[in-house]
Order: sequence, then structure tokens, then C-alpha cells
Amino acid sequence: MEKKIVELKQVTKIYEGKVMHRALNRLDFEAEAGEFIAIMGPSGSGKTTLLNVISTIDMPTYGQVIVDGMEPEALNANELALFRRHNFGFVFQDINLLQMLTVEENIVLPLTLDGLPIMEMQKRVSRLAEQLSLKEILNRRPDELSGGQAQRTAVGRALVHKPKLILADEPTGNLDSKSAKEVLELLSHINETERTTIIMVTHDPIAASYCDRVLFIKDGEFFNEIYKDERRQTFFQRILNVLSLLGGNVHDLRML
Ligand SMILES: Nc1ncnc2c1ncn2[C@@H]1O[C@H](COP(=O)(O)OP(=O)(O)OP(=O)(O)O)[C@@H](O)[C@H]1O
Repeated sequence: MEKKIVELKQVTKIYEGKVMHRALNRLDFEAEAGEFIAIMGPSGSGKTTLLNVISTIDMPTYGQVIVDGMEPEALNANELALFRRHNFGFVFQDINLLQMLTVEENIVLPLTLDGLPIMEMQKRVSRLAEQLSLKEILNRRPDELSGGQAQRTAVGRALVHKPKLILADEPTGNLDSKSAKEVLELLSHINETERTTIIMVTHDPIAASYCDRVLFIKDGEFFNEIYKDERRQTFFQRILNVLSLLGGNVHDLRML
């Protein structure tokens, strides 16, 4: 049995506002080290909230979150910021590269915060550039990149400090299908070779079919969960079957 990297026990998240909203309701969730997991559900079902609670960006109202054996709630603000920076890599739909910096400088940025020796930084960047097929374009700036190259750079930036867990929120949401495929194959490859755990929120059943497991949530509660045990195409069909049971707006299912 693999080590558990994330454990959520009966997690409830209530947003207090003019109208109180229960975004997660008594949700249990576990991720083992090395898993590649997709989180799916209709718009507003709590997917981003779940990712934010796992990444410690947000704290649950009730329930317990344990990441790599630690309870983030027990840490003070500085400790929490460090914990997050050392353990997590983030990939978002909006790629957010720094326009003034080259691909190489964007990738290396998180390491400069930790004051790593230059030789070590160069070693890591050149290894990543190889893995991410960015070798030829390390000196380009973000406005000279395709969408796929830009997102691969962002994946590089998320990986450079060797995080235990990659948290991705719609990483292919703004990409054409060819670039999306490149990024998904890359995430799969990183997951297989480095055993980095990846948790990815997606509306896209094709993206989800690259994962080992898909967790479906509805109204902030567990709805279903399926594991890949066969070819990606058959897994894709099973994902579509659950999505049709889940209901919601068909416009939520982009790229179908
Ligand atoms: N800061 C907030 N204050 C109040 N309500 C919020 C806040 N953030 C999210 N919500 C509400 O909580 C619910 C869950 O939001 P969340 O963003 O987690 O859903 P989601 O499944 O990621 O949606 P989408 O697929 O549209 O991105 C929604 O009804 C949303 O309106």
C-alpha cells in the first residue's frame, strides 16, 4: 500500500457572505503518493474549493486536512507559506508567466527564492528542458511561445523545486486540442517517471482519461469514483457515462 499524501476527513467548507454557501459538505478524500487524479463535477460543484483546501490556500470550516502527514491548520502563516512552496507545484488555466523573463528564467524563478547554488539550478533546468521539450526555446520570452509551449514552461516552473504534489486547475482549459494533448502527455510522463502525485480539476473528459482515477463531486459531496483499468478510450467512455448520470449543464463539458 502506497503512502497517503492527502487525507481529507469529513471536510465542510462554508463561504460566509450575504448568502451563506456550503461549497463542500462532509467530504472524505484520500490520495496515495504517485497517483494521477482528476476531479470532475458540474460548474459550482466545489472542485476549485476542494483543490484550494488541499493546497492549504483555504482552510476547511469543519473537518480535517492532512497533507504528507502534516496538519496545515497547525502551522502559522510563515510556516504555511514555506510548507506550500516546498511541497506543492501549481498549474493554472491562466498561465501567468512573467513576460519580462525568458523561458529559462521563468522556470528557475521558484529556486531563486530558496537561494540554491547556480550549478544546481542549471542542472535542474537542463534536465527539465529535456523532459518538457523546451531545449530549443529556453531563451524565448512568453510572447514568442505557442499556448502549449507556454503551459509546458509553467509545468516546468511548477516542477523545478521537485514538489511532492502538483495541483492543476483546468491546465488545458485555454489550449487547443493539440497543445492540450502535449500538456497531458507531459503530466502523465512526469507522473510515471518521477512518481509525482498530480491532482487535476478538469471539465474535459479527454483530459480526465489521462488520469488513473476520476473523482466526481456534486453539490460539494462525493458522487462517484472510477479507476482506469484498461485502455484510455474505454476509460473515456466510462467517464462520459458517469458525467451523463451527474447531469449539469452540457456547456460545462467543453471540448466534447
Ligand atoms: N469566495 C467565495 N465566497 C462565496 N461563495 C463562493 C466563493 N468561492 C466559491 N463560492 C461558491 O462555492 C461554490 C463552489 O465553487 P467552486 O469554485 O469550488 O466550484 P467549481 O466546481 O470549481 O466551479 P467551476 O467549474 O464553475 O469553476 C459555487 O457555488 C461558488 O459560487
